[in-house]
Amino acid sequence: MPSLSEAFRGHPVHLEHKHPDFKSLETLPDSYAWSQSQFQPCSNKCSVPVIDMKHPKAPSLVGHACKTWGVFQVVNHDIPITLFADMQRVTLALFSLPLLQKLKAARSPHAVSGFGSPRISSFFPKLMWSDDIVVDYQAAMEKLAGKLMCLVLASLGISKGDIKWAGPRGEFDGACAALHLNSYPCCPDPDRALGLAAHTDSTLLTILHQNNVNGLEVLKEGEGWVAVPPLPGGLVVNVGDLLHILSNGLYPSVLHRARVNRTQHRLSVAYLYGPPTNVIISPHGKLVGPTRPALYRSVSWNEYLGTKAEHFNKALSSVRLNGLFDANEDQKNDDFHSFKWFS
Ligand SMILES: O=C(O)CCC(=O)C(=O)O
Ligand SMILES: [Fe+2]
Repeated sequence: MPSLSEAFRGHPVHLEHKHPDFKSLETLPDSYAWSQSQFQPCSNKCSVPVIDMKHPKAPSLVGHACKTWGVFQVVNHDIPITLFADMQRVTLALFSLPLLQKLKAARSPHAVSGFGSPRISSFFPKLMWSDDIVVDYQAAMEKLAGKLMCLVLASLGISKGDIKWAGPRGEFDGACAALHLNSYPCCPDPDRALGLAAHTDSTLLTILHQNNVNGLEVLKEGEGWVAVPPLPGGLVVNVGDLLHILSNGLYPSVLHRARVNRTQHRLSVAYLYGPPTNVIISPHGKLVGPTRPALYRSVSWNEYLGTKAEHFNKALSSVRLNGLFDANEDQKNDDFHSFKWFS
C-alpha cells in the first residue's frame, strides 16, 4: 500500500514558488488581489452546529450536521487544551524561522509535505496570502478521528464491522493522515486577498483547530458563505470528498476557504484523515438501493488524489456515475459561487 506521501508523490501539481516577505509588504501586490465577486458579505442568519461529543444523541446530531452542513464543531472531546497551545507554539516557531531556512524545506510538486504554496494553488489565477507546512499527523487527532468515524458511520446506519479497513478491534488502525500547518500573516488589504481559496478536502474527514482569529468560512446551500468563529478548545470537523462518496451523496463535502486579517496573524492546524490509500471507497451497500442507485464509482484515495490533482473542483463529478462531468469546463474559473456539491 502506498503511504500518503507516496500517493501525493504519484500525483504532482504545478506549483510556482513565490515566497514574499509578507511583513515587508505595505500594499497588496496585484498577483494577490482576487476578483470582487469572491467577497460577498457572510450570512449571519445561521451558524455551524456545535456538538458535545458526550451528548447521548451525539450520533444523530452528527448525522444531521453532516447532512445539512457537511461541517460541525465539536467540544468535550477529551483533548487537553494545553495540547492545542503547545501545537500553536510549535507552529508559530516554525513559521517564524528566517525565510531562507524555511526554503530549505520547500515543498516539491510531488510532495505532501514541505514549506510553500498550498497544493491547490495551481488551480487559481491569484496567489494566496499564506505560508503552509505539512508534517506528521498527531496521535490525539488519530484517536479523535476514530471516534468521529464511529459517530459518522452510526449516523448512516453503518457499523464498524461493515468497514473492512476498520480492523478487528474497530480502531481504524490502517487510516492514513497528514497534518497541514497553515499560517496567514497580517495583510494590508484583507478585503481583496484570500488566505486559502475555496476548495473541498479530498479526505473522509478533516479536523481543524484555529487559533483565536476569525477567518474560516463555509458555503451553506441556500445561505452563501458563513463564518466559522473559533471556539475555545473547539475543533471544526468537515466532511471530505471520500465521505461524500461513501455516504452515496448524503453528506455534502463542504466547500470552505480562509479569509485574512489586517492586524492579527491567523494560524490553523488541519488534520487530513482518510482510509488506507489503496482501499476501495464506494457508496456503502447499505445506502444503495432500487430507489437510490450508487451515485459514484469505486475509487481508492490514491487514485482520487490523482483525479483531484487533474480536475480539482470537478474531481467529484468526474467519478460520478451517469455524471454531469464536462472535462472542457474552465478549471481556472475563480468564481466558485456556482459550485454545486449536492446530489
Ligand atoms: O485555515 C483554515 O481555516 C482552513 C484550512 C484548510 O481548509 C485546509 O488546510 O485544508
Ligand atoms: Fe480544507
